[in-house]
Amino acid sequence: MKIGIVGMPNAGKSSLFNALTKAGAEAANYPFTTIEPNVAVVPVHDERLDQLAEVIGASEIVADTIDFHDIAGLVAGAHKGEGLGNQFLSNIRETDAIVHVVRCHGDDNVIHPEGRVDPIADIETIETELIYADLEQAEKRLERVVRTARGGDKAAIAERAWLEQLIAGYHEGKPARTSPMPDDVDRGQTVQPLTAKPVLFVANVDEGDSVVPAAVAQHAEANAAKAVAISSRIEAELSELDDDEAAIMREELGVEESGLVRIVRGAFDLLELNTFFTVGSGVRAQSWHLKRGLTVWHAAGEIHTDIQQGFVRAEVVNWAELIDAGGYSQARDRGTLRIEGRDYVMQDGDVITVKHTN
Ligand SMILES: Nc1ncnc2c1ncn2[C@@H]1O[C@H](COP(=O)(O)OP(=O)(O)OP(=O)(O)O)[C@@H](O)[C@H]1O
Ligand SMILES: [Mg+2]
Repeated sequence: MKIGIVGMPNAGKSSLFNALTKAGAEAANYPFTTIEPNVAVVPVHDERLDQLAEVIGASEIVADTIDFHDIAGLVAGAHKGEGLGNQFLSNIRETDAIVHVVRCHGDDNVIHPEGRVDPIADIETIETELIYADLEQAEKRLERVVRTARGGDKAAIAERAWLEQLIAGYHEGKPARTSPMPDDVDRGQTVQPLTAKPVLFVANVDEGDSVVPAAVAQHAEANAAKAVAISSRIEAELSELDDDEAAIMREELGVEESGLVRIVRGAFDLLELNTFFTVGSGVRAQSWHLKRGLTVWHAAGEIHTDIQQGFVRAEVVNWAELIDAGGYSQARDRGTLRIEGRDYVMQDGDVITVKHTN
């Protein structure tokens, strides 16, 4: 899963990225510090996995990961190739979701590219660039689809209606997220708007704050997005400390939970993902993610395509029930471990063992 961190120059993207990774990407008080997109692979910490590993006696723990991409600051005119425009847009295109960092802090030492702090204006600058890029694409696609639709092709007629709706929305500043693609449109053929990607706004607030400014929260709500508040700089500083020191400093600052935990959780929500586990005695305990509503057959495919191709059946047990029983055979005796076929819809926290022929 890939998440792109976007925002205005100097908004606090690299600081957040550093906090996420301690990767040490350069965070400096100077616009356009980030030229190449940096990628960080961030493990998703999950208590449940640790407990499962211990009870079952796994040899090691392999946590699910999210790839965060630190994308350089987007400026007005990016869609026309201004700043590092086109490069930004193509970097964003490759991601599954967007974390949009918005400067909300009032530290005068940090230069703002427009010389003022206005979170909504900044959000709109970024969104306008993405919408322009989407508009251009949608108009081009519409020209072609209009011709196919004239021939009476059903998918083309549905696509034409959707594209017209998108274009009308773009003119009003509405992201594609607010007009989801109808089922009868051929997903593989049509446009993939940047503004259809799920967005998590990160309000980069002053040290000690933990509330999303009302205007940002309202904007998120009105645009089918979510929002969390963190201080990028504090999170970056905390990530340099060891866990005990960080906990003490958090307490002093009154920031209870790691902002990063909130971001990772926000990302799971955003992408509508469930977690599932595989664990065995003397082998790895591993956590995985899967889109909500998908089946154990899809889950098998996440583990390995060979396992999916040779799928016979799966043993499924809820993580807490497995721990409560104390092991697989006890869970089987209790009847909490079930045999399921390929159409079983995965639930968050399922532990699976796939029986396969390969
Ligand atoms: N919440 C905050 N309060 C005060 N200063 C902050 C906060 N967050 C970040 N900063 C400071 O703002 C400056 C810019 O941060 P950063 O380099 O992370 O921005 P960026 O969005 O990556 O910029 P660029 O677009 O140039 O890559 C840094 O000096 C950083 O320490
Ligand atoms: Mg940067």
